[in-house]
Amino acid sequence: MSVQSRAEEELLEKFLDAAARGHVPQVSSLLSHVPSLINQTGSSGWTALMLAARHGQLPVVEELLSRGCDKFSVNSSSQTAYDVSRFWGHRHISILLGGAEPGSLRVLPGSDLVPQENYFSRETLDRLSARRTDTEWMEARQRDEDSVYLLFSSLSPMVSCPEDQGSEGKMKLCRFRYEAVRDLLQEPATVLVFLGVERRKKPPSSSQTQEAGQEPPAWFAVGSDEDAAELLKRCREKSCLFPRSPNRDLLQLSEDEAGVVAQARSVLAWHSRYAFCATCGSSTRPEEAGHKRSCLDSNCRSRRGVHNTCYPRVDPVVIMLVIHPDGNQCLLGRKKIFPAGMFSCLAGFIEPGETMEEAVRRETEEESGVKVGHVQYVSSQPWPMPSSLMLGCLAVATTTDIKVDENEIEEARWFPRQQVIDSLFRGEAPAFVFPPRQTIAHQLIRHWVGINSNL
Ligand SMILES: NC(=O)c1ccc[n+]([C@@H]2O[C@H](COP(=O)([O-])OP(=O)(O)OC[C@H]3O[C@@H](n4cnc5c(N)ncnc54)[C@H](O)[C@@H]3O)[C@@H](O)[C@H]2O)c1
Ligand SMILES: [Mg+2]
Ligand SMILES: [Mg+2]
Ligand SMILES: [Mg+2]
Ligand SMILES: [Zn+2]
Repeated sequence: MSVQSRAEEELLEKFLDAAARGHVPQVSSLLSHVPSLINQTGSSGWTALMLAARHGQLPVVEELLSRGCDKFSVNSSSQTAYDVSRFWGHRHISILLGGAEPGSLRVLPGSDLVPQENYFSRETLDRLSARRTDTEWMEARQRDEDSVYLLFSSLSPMVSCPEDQGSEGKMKLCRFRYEAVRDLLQEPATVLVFLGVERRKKPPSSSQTQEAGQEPPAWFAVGSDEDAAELLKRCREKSCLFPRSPNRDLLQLSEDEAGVVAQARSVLAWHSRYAFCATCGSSTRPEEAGHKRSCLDSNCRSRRGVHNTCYPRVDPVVIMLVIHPDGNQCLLGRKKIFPAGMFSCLAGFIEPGETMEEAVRRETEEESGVKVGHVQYVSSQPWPMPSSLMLGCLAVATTTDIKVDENEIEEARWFPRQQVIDSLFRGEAPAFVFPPRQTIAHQLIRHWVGINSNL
């Protein structure tokens, strides 16, 4: 070994040691002299970020991130620094690296994992379901000048989309005041849905001059059958539009607005499909601030007792990442309609009288021929296309031969863990394309990659 490379190696080990010990001044000074140290791995195959994450050195992690280190590089066991911090229980670091919010308590076994928040899941409004039958309160909220109205045409919300569109979160919901939609609310075909009131960031303190009983702004969704071009005239901004392809376009909203749209779109879709009573075929009309439809025939059976035909429907769907019995491969499939190269988790509607676990086993076997044993629930996602609830699971295969159901799936394959990691984090000529990060399929795959068996 040359004198120079030995000196370089010693410098690297000194740097990694400083990161592991939490010595921020030494880490910064070495990086100022030799910036290339930042992503280098030492004899253990670990970077400074991984070592800092292993030993809970939060200030070093912050310093490395501020200098732009690569948080996605993996060690020889395919773990990122995030995985390492999670495994060793350094929650502040895993929150920083994983971008999730703090707050989960160690109440249930296994609840030390950072809870997954999926797109379309964020609840920014308090639904106040008990208020839906309080017509006086509801009418006052409708006329309140602070109330927010969202306009929908053919189940698409009106959004503004500035010139530099394309980047996520740039698409914004157009918000209207009562005066701007007042005439529309008189139209017989208009459907109004109360979505909830804004959640207060913190409870008003007694010292605040908050008027007693003052309510936070209420939000409503308005479904209109007026011509879309006419509706757009209500907006002063030129860049407003109704997205044509909800499956793709609604993924451009911020997390906050996506959560509101998930509720609004599913309820409006239900109204548009249940104009007639499922029991007797008579017309129905909206009630309870848009959360119920009642049959207009007073003799109808649906008017006696409680019937689920009168309430918005939700369709449960299982979505599963099936793991090979060797623990190091996962099963992904592609439908013909997917973009080129994209593979995703298998999924399917739960059938009546079926458990979530059985639906995972049945759909996996139907679609791929693979048999599944153990099933573990991970997280869920409302999917307003129009009203699915995705129940995300990991499942362990007991057989490995693949025989696809060609009606539904074009191809299914076992993908090695390393190939998944490379496609997810490296991005250059990936073996396959992931579904977008807003899908629970994407999040399930990430979740599996982050599980450690061999740290
Ligand atoms: N967010 C995500 O990551 C993600 C990923 C995959 C699928 N999905 C959603 O999950 C849904 C179900 O997945 P799938 O299509 O593979 O299901 P699937 O495998 O059960 O096959 C769909 C077929 O099931 C039948 N079906 C049974 N119940 C149905 C119901 N309530 N509504 C409509 N069709 C019903 C229809 O014949 C339909 O063609 C899809 O519609 C899709 O929107 C979401
Ligand atoms: Mg399916
Ligand atoms: Mg099915
Ligand atoms: Mg199926
Ligand atoms: Zn009826």
